[in-house]
Amino acid sequence: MTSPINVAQTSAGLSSSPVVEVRNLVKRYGAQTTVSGVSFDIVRGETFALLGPNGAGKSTTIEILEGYRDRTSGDVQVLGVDPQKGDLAWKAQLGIVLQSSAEAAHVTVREQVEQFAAYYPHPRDVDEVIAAVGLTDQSKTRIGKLSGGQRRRVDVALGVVGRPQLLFLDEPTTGFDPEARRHFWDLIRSLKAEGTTILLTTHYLDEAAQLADRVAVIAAGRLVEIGPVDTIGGADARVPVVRWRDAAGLRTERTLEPAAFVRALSAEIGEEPRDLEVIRPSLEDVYLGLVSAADAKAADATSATHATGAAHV
Ligand SMILES: Nc1ncnc2c1ncn2[C@@H]1O[C@H](COP(=O)(O)OP(=O)(O)OP(=O)(O)O)[C@@H](O)[C@H]1O
Repeated sequence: MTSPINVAQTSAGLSSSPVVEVRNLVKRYGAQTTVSGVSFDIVRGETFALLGPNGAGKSTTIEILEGYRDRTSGDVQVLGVDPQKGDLAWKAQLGIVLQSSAEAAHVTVREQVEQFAAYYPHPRDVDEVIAAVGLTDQSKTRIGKLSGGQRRRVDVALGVVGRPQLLFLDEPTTGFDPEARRHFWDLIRSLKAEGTTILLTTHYLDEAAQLADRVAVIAAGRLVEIGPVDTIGGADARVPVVRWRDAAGLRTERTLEPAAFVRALSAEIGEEPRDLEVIRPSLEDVYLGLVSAADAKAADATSATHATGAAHV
């Protein structure tokens, strides 16, 4: 991937008008509740990451917003329209990169992107899009001959070629090599600078930290936490950790004043602490803490239910 899409450099900025409004969203498959009362808004120009373990309900939520799945209950508005009633003009404002896609294997990259561009009223330049996803050298290659990561880049090209107002990216960089992932981030930043609203799911927490303004964590269909990337999880989850080694082995200390702690430690032992590190919890650390707390809560609720059930026997 080489050149991000060339866009006007004036940042559209974030406004408070919601592009996506979700209230008490519920989705059931038979007896299984996959999405359980989820509510959130996404404002214009925002990049919003939906995070959660496998099976948490992220794709189900996104597919409901895209109009691909009907909800069981709750209110959903996407660009002011209920997705269950969205018409073609509404769909033309969305860009969608699904988790799995089925491009035609026998057409070339350029033919496929060109064909998609023709569906939209104001498409981007096809060659510019192909360059932005780093496939210029493969533009005449049949899609069936591309690697998995290259096919994923075609998916991304198809998602952005229609110049969407709202872009859905469901695990967009799965299969990308590290360099391709960084180029993809540049592409997303340029779309964001243009004012595109983006809803992203990813299992790469560094990707969410790099791209998202806000993240929401869902676990077992419930919204566990929502907020700006640098405050999610609360202050307590972000206390720095000082790590060093002494005769007793690896030592750790959580402290809000790591510099003062290290000064005192060095003075006490009379030398530089061995293998010294000051670690600020990453989004991944915070996320893992939130998900394990949610798991523990769910396990408690299950054992309480069983206990109540047992008491009635
Ligand atoms: N059509 C369906 N019929 C029945 N159950 C389904 C259907 N689609 C999804 N599910 C179930 O709903 C749950 C949530 O799935 P979903 O794909 O939304 O999770 P996810 O958070 O996107 O997971 P992943 O990170 O693995 O993509 C899973 O238990 C899944 O098996």
